[in-house]
This record gives sequence, C-alpha cells and structure tokens, in this order.
Amino acid sequence: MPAMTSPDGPAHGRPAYPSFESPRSCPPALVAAWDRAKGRVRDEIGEALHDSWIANLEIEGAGQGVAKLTAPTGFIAEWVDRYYAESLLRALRAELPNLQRVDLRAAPRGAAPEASEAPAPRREASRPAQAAPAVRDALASATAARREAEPAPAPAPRPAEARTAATTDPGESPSIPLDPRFTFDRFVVGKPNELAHAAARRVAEGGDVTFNPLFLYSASGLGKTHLMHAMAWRLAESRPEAKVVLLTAEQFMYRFIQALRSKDMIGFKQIFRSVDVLMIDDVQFIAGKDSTQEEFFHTFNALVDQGKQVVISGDRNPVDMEHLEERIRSRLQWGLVVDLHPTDYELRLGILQSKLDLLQASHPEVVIQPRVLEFLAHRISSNVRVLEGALTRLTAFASLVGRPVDLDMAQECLADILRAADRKVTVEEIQRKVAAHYNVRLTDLLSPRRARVVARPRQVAMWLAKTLTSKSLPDIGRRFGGRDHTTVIHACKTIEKLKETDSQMAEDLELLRRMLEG
Ligand SMILES: Nc1ncnc2c1ncn2[C@@H]1O[C@H](COP(=O)(O)OP(=O)(O)OP(=O)(O)O)[C@@H](O)[C@H]1O
Repeated sequence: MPAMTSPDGPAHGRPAYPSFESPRSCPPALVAAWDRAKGRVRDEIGEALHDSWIANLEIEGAGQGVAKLTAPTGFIAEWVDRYYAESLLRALRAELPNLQRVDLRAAPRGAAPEASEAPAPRREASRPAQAAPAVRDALASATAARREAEPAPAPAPRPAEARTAATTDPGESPSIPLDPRFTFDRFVVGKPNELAHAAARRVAEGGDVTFNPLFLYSASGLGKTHLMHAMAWRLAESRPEAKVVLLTAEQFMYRFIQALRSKDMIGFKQIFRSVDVLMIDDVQFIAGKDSTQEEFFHTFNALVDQGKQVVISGDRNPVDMEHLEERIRSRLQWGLVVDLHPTDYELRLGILQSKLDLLQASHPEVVIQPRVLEFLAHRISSNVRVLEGALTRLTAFASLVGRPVDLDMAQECLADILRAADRKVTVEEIQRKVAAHYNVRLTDLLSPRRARVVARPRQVAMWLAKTLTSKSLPDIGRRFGGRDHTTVIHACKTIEKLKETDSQMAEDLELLRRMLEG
C-alpha cells in the first residue's frame, strides 16, 4: 500500500500554508487549493474515476507538512490510499510545496458538518481506515488473498485514455474527440428518452434534413452528450464524406475569442460555415455572452440557409433561456425541440444492467447481486451520472474482494452517495438556515425591506437557491416575497463577485453550503 509521503524527506521551516483545526474554519484559499489539486488528479485519472473516489474527499486542514483529508467512508479511504495516494500527494504538492504527507481518514459516521466536530481517531496513511463491518470483513479477506496474488485489480475503464482513441477529423477540424463509450448501441432506450433517441437516430442516419435544428434538452446527466456523440459516430458511417463538427458552446466561444485575438475572423467563419453538420453541446453556456451569441446566430443562420444540419443541446427549452437573445430563442424553435425526461425505474435498471454487462465482459470476476442493481435503481433517481458513479465504485469493490457484492456491502460502500441522493435541499430550508446564520428574521428575509442587514442575507439565500436547487429564476423570485427574476439575477451576480473579493463572504457561503448539503 503506498504511503502518502514525500520522497524528499521532511522539509524544514514553516509550511507555506495556514494551519487550522476544524473544517468550519477551513480558509477559502486552502479549499481553493484543494479544488485545484483535485482538478489535477481528474486530468490524470479521468472524470469517472475522479468522481467515484476523489470528488467527495474533503480537506480538513494543512500544517506541519501534513494535509488532512477525510473520506466519506472507510472503504473509500482504503481504496484511495491504495490506488491514488501518490497522485494525491503530487497534485497537492503543486499547491503546498512543503507538503510531506497526506493524512487520510474516514469521516465520522453520520456526523453532520454543523455538529461540533470531535476529531475522529486519525489513521496513519499506511494503515487501513475504519471501514464498516460488512466492508471491513470483505476487505480483510481480500487483503489476505492479495498478499498471495498481487497485482491489484483493474477497477474500471479510464475514459480519459479512451477518449484519445477516436476523433472524426483530427486535422483542421475544431471537433472534440468522440467518446467511444457514447454510441447508439450503448444508449439504453426507455419511455422517458425514446422520442429524443428516435429523432437523434433519424438525423444521424443521413438522408434529407428533416428537423433543423434538432434541439435536445434535459436536466443534467440524462444523456444529451451521449446522444450527440452517438450521432457523430453514426454520421461518420452513414455520411463519411460529410464534415461533422461537434463541440461544446464553451469551446465555440474560446475559438471565437481566439480568432478575435489573432484577427482571424475570416478563418473562423470559413471553418464553421463550411461544415455539413454542426453540433453544439450545452448551448446555455453562451447565453448572456453578447458577441459570442451574435456570432453563433450568424453561423447558425448561414448553415440552416444552406440546408446544413444543426444539432444543439441545452439544459432547458429554448423558450426558458432567459439570457439568450430573443431572435436566437425563436430560431432555435424552428426545428424539432425534444426533451429527455427524468428516468423511470425500468430505464435506470436497464442502464445499470447494460453497464454492468459491459464491465463484466472485461472483468468477469466482478459479480454484483441483481438485488443490488434494483436497490440502486430505486434509490438513485436524479442523474444517470451518479448511478454510474455508484456502479463504478461497486465494481471496483467487487473486483477487490473477489466475491459477489450483496446489499449490505453495497449500502456501506455507497453510504455517502446514498445519503446525497436522499437529500434534496429546498428553498425554504435555505431561507431558514441563512436567516439563522445572519441572525435576521425569516419574515424580514421575505419582506420588501431593503436595509443592507437584510438585503445581503437575502441575496446570499437567492444565490444558494440558484446553486443548490433546480428551481428556475422566476420560481426563486416568487419564493422570496414575489420578487422578479431580474432581482434574483442581480443577487446572484453580486454574490458571485463578492465571493471572489471578500474572504468572509467566501467562508460564509462554503459553510452554509456544507450545512445544507449535509
Ligand atoms: N439512456 C442511457 N443509456 C446509457 N447511458 C446513459 C443513458 N443516459 C445517460 N447515460 C450515461 O450517463 C452519463 C451522463 O450522460 P450525459 O453526459 O450524456 O448527460 P448530459 O445530459 O449531457 O448531462 P449534462 O447536462 O450534465 O452535460 C454518461 O456516462 C452516459 O453514458
């Protein structure tokens, strides 16, 4: 098991970062450094593995050459220690140059962040964390078996590696690499997504342009990007001569800015206006970005006028994209607008089964009892990405322990994911917590009062509602004493700015977020 220790031996002098005791007082600068370190680990190991193992680790403090991290469960602490210790140390040392060691422990079970934190027994990096009983037993026998049979199991596919494998046009094209996992074959169809799937297939099979543009929308993690990639893969077969460009709206914007900087707008227009199929993912990103919107509008019109296919995805119906220019909004509705509905139980179970079958093709040792899949399909209903993350973790666990994963093990192993899935933050809860935190009355928070002592907490609460719930801006406005959505936008912008410039505000927001998310 890798010990999280610097190869350079102990450093001398004071650490170049603040030390502190509890997560509550974790300075925003350290939290930001930790976020950047996690970003580095994500680049190294890929998004899926990062989301399964690293994303939920929290930094508690740093000082004396040691960074203290907590994992939501003992199993995660054990796994991270075994497989990602060196990556973590490397990534953190880029932020904290004097760092010698990472100290990882399991967070105390069931401890809410706002409760006073009695420090849990700290583990040495080289000793296993305290796992819950079913997991601990399984790990104990696995550890014994592993002594005889290193190397360790291969946990899950690494999308970051896979992604480099294929691209529609690696030359001049601005297209992003296509993800080999995102094909029609691997897209499970059920009632909630059958229309979107059928429309995507129709466009990708070639032939006459029927829906132009095709606009796909849904909440996060329901398969829009998967469908866009699947279309690009299929178009490469059905119309190999066609120039297909798929990129995110953010990448479109960066290309546009680059072209402006290098004074090469002609080159930019030539590239984007000569494509046969243009696919833009996450179009909501350019809403409110005036010149990018403008350029997007012209590109869009030029292509549609030439009879070229345009496919766009977004997080909501174009009608509801408040910051998108009116003329763009209405043009986006000219073709077919189709949404992917939230998944139902059958679809979730189908997706889990299909992903597990795929994994078992390369890892036949992975056995997960069918009841476990049913349990997951029941409990995790919001986002397929979260469901996949749970399965990735379970398959890693199954391949480590070498025996079928049953319900007990699954529940312990996924305790944090299940807790988060159960937890739905409400606007009312946010209002109550914010009022208590700033010591103002709830009725004042919802009243027309504009005095700063009330107005600022109100803005904080609006920002939290926008960040932590899926409520629309008008809905949030209504819940704050019938305010207009422009007031909510103004509040969010103000708090975003303060978050960058006012460390007390950044700390308040972080604390409130932790309290609310549990
Ligand atoms: N019907 C499905 N069949 C198989 N996999 C699916 C399905 N729906 C979603 N997924 C998987 O869920 C994960 C998230 O999907 P995807 O990235 O396409 O979501 P999205 O709607 O684009 O999310 P976001 O809005 O956050 O970008 C992907 O790994 C994808 O393969």
